[in-house]
Amino acid sequence: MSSTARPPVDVLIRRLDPGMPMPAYALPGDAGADLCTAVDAELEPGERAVVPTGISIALPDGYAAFVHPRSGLAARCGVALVNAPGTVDAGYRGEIKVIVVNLDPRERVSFRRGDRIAQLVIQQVEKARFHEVAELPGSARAEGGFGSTGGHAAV
Ligand SMILES: O=c1ccn([C@H]2C[C@H](O)[C@@H](COP(=O)(O)OP(=O)(O)OP(=O)(O)O)O2)c(=O)[nH]1
Ligand SMILES: [Mg+2]
Repeated sequence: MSSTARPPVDVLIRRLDPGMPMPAYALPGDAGADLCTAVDAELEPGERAVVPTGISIALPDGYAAFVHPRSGLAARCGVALVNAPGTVDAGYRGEIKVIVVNLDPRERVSFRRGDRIAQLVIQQVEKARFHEVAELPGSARAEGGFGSTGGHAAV
């Protein structure tokens, strides 16, 4: 059977901290490449932190990278990303950082340098041209939002 998969896009990685691993896909079909923390970190319940990964990247034009949470950390420890998904612009050359929060009401969470803390999803993104108009074209949904199709109270 021939593969319909597109060839992978080339992303340049600079290791600001040579001891840190490259971002890596854990399994061949994975969408997210794991990012590791470059520092030990401890979060009390409700505490958040900006965690360095020790890497910076250069994406081709027309791409962005999105910093997504890891589901295992969320399910086991209540670790979320405050800004999920974080957006890494194609032009950003600074260190990728992960804004983690411990949502567990009771347990402290500890990370050791090198632990996988988030995952990076690389995607093509559209660039829009914005056109101001007096009226927008009609649609079935019109201005209905926030539960307007039923199931819970409309706002
Ligand atoms: O989880 C994230 C999100 C963003 N960034 C970096 C890459 C991104 O290109 C830059 C700016 O992010 P964003 O545009 O989301 O933040 P902002 O508050 O709008 O800052 P700016 O005014 O610099 O655009 O910060 C990260 O390292 N991790
Ligand atoms: Mg911005």
